[in-house]
Amino acid sequence: MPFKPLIALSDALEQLLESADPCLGIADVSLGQSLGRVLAADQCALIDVPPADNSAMDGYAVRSADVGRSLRVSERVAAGDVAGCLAPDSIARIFTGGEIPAGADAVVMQEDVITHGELIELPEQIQAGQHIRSQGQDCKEGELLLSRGRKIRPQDMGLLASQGIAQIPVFHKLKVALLSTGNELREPGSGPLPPGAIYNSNRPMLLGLLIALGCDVVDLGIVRDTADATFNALSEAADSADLILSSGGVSVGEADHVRDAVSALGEIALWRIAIKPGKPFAYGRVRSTPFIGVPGNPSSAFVTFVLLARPYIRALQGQVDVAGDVLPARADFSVGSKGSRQEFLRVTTCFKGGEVWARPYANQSSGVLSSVSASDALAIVPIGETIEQGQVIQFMPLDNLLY
Ligand SMILES: Nc1nc2c(c(=O)[nH]1)N[C@H]1C(S)=C(S)[C@@H](COP(=O)(O)OP(=O)(O)OC[C@H]3O[C@@H](n4cnc5c(N)ncnc54)[C@H](O)[C@@H]3O)O[C@H]1N2
Ligand code: MOO
Repeated sequence: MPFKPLIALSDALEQLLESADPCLGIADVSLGQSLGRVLAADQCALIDVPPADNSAMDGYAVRSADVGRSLRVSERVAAGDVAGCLAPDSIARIFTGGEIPAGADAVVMQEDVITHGELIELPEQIQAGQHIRSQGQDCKEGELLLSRGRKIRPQDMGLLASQGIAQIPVFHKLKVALLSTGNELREPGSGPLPPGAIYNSNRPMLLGLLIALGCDVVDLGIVRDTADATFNALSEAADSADLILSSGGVSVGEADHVRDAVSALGEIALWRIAIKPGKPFAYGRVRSTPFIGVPGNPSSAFVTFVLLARPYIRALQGQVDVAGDVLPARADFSVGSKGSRQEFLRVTTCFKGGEVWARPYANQSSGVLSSVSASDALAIVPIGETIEQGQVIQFMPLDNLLY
């Protein structure tokens, strides 16, 4: 029986994201444990930062009207001191971070004064407000700092700490059950390969991709290519995780049992996407647990993970911004029009003559994992398009697709 037409990547992505139900629980974590977690509630500023006007320089806090005068130092304010009131006809010695004494309206850098014993001669030009960091210039009490759905980065941890916030509400980690299907697979470390076998490279690669996305992984190991083993493994996976991710067994061969087992236990909602590599990508559910099946070919597994599984996982995690960046580059290659699938070439990018250029790895076979390891981006070849050397194309940097 002929298959239905291949599904466009954009349609598949839309369907995936529409069906992503972010149903994770919420827990408070300490700021120190919050890296990579997804914020479950908006965070607003509790206080002004800085809490008072302070000096941006080591020097003197002055009245700007006192330009050119020679004045005595009446006070010394370092960071952490409580500033008083600037006495008339005087200046205050001040250090970076020190609070501006009441009455002073500018700071003069120590390099810009002339010292005559106890008297300090001020320069002829002083701007009111110069070198003063005003109260609330960083954050104003009440303003929105970080929105719900934001993945916490180190700089966000610093920002929240600047507010005195020690605990934040985050979504629980997404628990993903990981399966590798294939009789031929052996684990690295299990000894030399017997005839017909290969090492399981998808398992650590997918494990790494999941960990980088902040998931907890339930690693269910290798599943043999039988209908029973596949059925039982998927059934166990559905009970132990929020999402099932399997590799291999989604194509049309007699040893490809995954789709049948998923259909028997639930449904296949998406299968066969118009992309190269990665056509046999499958999505559905096993009972009520969502299921993603990436193809066994290692490059196909990687590419479908970053293009389809990653945005879906980010949506399940409660993230708002799920898409990867698409940027322009010039093609350091030419390819002819090749049929019915959007291609994702594994490329290396470099900066030449003020522009980014993308050059493909020589062997783009979906079984060649070196093509992914050696590359730093995916260059997009639209369906049916011919690309000429030097033409502007679109590419997706891999670094942005790994977290
Ligand atoms: N008659 C057809 N055959 C194939 C089609 C098709 O449309 N018609 N599609 C091809 C495409 S495209 C792909 S991609 C593959 C995907 O097949 P499966 O997802 O069923 O994957 P397997 O058959 O299990 O394995 C494919 C290939 O990858 C190797 N593999 C599998 N798992 C791992 C692993 N964990 N680590 C390393 N390598 C792995 C496996 O040994 C096979 O060589 O189907 C095409 N066939
Ligand atoms: O889609 Mo397959 O990944 O072309 O080899």
